[in-house]
Amino acid sequence: MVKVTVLGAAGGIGQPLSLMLKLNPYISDLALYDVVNVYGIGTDLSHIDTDTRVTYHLKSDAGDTGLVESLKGSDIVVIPAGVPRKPGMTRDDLFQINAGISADIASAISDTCPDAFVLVITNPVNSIVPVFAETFKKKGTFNPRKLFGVTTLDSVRSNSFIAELASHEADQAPTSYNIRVVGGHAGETIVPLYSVCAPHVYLLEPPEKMDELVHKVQYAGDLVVKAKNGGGSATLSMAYAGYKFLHAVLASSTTEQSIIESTYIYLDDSIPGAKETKALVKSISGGASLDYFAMPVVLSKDGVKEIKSDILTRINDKEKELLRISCRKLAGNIKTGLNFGQ
Ligand SMILES: NC(=O)C1=CN([C@@H]2O[C@H](COP(=O)(O)OP(=O)(O)OC[C@H]3O[C@@H](n4cnc5c(N)ncnc54)[C@H](O)[C@@H]3O)[C@@H](O)[C@H]2O)C=CC1
Ligand SMILES: O=C([O-])CC(=O)C(=O)O
Repeated sequence: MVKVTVLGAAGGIGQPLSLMLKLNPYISDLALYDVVNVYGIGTDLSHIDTDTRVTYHLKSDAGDTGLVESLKGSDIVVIPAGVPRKPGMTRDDLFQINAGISADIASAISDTCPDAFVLVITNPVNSIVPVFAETFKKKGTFNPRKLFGVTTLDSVRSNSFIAELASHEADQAPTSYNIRVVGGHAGETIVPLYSVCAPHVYLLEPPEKMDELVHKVQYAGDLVVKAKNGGGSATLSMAYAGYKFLHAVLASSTTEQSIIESTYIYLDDSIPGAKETKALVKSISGGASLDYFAMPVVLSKDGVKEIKSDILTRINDKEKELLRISCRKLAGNIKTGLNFGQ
């Protein structure tokens, strides 16, 4: 029996994500919440003849019983609630409005299902995850092992884009790649680690081709925003990525499997690999002290079991340079979230 709650379920990401969750036989209850249109989406989904029970909840009164009902007994809460970008905007431009929404949501989660896994999709992820953490800390419910910024789309894109460029047929399947991405989820904070992947990736020659590939991964969100021309940002690929990450959390929490996924987390000293990660980030970046960072982590039923810090000992000089740039930007993004949260 697993209950999943989607907050922002009527949106561009929320709808296809909810559809995929309705098809998952391991999810017994799916609760949909939004401030608009959720009755229609919920009614529609509830007609699908899979066993997952669907409930839907609209923002209600001042105490928002709709939100509370959607969260009651939830094991996993996934959050694509908030506003997306339009052309000409950065993710940071979304901060003020999305931080307010996120703080309210975090507070309701603390009060209603404090032990749930919390998967944050809302942008800017680099700053919004600290807003969640600070709200949980104030309420005394912060569990750093169970709060995740969803950065899976960066890995998904890294896999797709390298496959498109492969010259040998055998290397042209995106599913044959598993590229780890570290840092954050915005422009230069996104650092795909092509040099240390298993299975091994043959780096493109000349090196400028590799630079172009990395740039495409870092700015892939902008490509979608531009192509949608005012119609929002990535929704379908994000719904897929959100589902992929949620599935990993679900599988690792309901079985003994240890699954590794990259995700943006608080580097709490109690988590094996956190101190090592902070020390490596500090030495590579030339002194940055970052408490939040996207890293490959081992997932378990209790959340993050270990951070795979060793990956940072194997990266090449180019990736070290990318990491230095990432850390400078990330420090500011984290501060923005902390200032709001505190
Ligand atoms: N982490 C990532 O890799 C990605 C993150 N995103 C972010 O995901 C967020 C959602 O994007 P879309 O689904 O395209 O936007 P959307 O506007 O289509 O949907 C957002 C939904 O959130 C709802 N909402 C607004 N305030 C709410 C509240 N207080 N409580 C519950 N629901 C609320 C809206 O009514 C709407 O249905 C954006 O911030 C976007 O930037 C988008 C793509 C990738
Ligand atoms: O670019 C955006 O605003 C949405 C997003 O995070 C992405 O597509 O990576």
